[in-house]
Amino acid sequence: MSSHQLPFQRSDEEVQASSGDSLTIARKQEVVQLLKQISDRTLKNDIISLGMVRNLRIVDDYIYLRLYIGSHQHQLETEIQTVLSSLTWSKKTYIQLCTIPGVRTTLAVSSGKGGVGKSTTAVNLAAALQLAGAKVGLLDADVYGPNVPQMLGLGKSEVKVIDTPKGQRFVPLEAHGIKVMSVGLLAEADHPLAWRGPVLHKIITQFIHEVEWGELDYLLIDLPPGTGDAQITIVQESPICGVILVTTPQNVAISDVRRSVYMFRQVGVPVIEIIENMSYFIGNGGEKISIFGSGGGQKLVEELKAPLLGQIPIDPLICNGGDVGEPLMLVDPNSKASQVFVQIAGALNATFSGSM
Ligand SMILES: Nc1ncnc2c1ncn2[C@@H]1O[C@H](COP(=O)(O)OP(=O)(O)OP(=O)(O)O)[C@@H](O)[C@H]1O
Repeated sequence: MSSHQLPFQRSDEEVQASSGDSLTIARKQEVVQLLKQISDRTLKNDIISLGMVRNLRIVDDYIYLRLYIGSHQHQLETEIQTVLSSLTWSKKTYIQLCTIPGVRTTLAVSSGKGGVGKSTTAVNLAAALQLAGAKVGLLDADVYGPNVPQMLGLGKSEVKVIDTPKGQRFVPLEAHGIKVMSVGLLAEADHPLAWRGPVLHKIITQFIHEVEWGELDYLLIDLPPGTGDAQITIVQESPICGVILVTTPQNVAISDVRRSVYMFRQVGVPVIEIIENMSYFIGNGGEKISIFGSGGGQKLVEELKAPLLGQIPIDPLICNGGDVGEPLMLVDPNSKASQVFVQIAGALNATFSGSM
């Protein structure tokens, strides 16, 4: 199966609109134009279109911005300072670096609603990337239903905390060669995670910044379903460079996904691909049977201009693998569903390979 590079580009809507008085707006546009001259070598696009610059503000004669980058992209900070030093009105540029130490590429796996197979996709995609030779971490940030530990056979494991020069850090667990951290590992088994407001925000922020991942090529973040506070906090707090959105073929799923895509665009993070799960069932004669209807994923692609990268069939072994902690990708790498995960991993590697 051939791997193709993902069309990694933010639409105009995704580039944040300007606000403020006319001088500030003009200056902001001037800054944006200069920043557009800076390209990321791997993704072959400018740092504005890639959503790496967020919270750009001009206050008096000072420029403030947040730079969301991978651990291998620190030179971008110097490039920004150099390019903005040509502005005669600017006294100084303050850049807040937003990285996860050791992590090169951070991707979010999201869904418009629950139960569509988001965690299943995150787990199997992590396994496919790992089998392709990447160092992979999986952060289960699904505060409402953290299933990743069970899906990887880590249900009753305890998380260790270590002291580091930068303070205390969680040590990720390891399963099948994948480093794993989950909110579920911090909660009592079978108890609902009823975190709200500031507590939720604090826990999520801790999760993103206080895990000792070591060196990773990819960190996949399994987001909670939907578009609430928790999702927005995670996306805003982390250097997510793209979102993988999981959906199902039913037409009713479309409005949920639409909401998600607009939420990500509002916070300035591109949706790089849509995966349709439970697309069809393979009959005894090898024929494809559409159980939940068809065409939902394709409609979204046309409407939202995001590529549909994979269609994962319904496979009872996926379900079983999730229950016993053995992802299908590892149990039966030749199954049709596993091949789709391999194909998606290939496309991600083709896109981010320069960063590996
Ligand atoms: N392609 C598939 N074939 C068969 N079963 C599947 C498939 N994808 C997911 N499942 C099963 O569907 C159930 C829901 O999947 P999963 O937990 O991954 O969904 P989710 O979107 O992460 O849910 P939530 O985040 O709301 O808890 C699981 O039992 C899983 O094993």
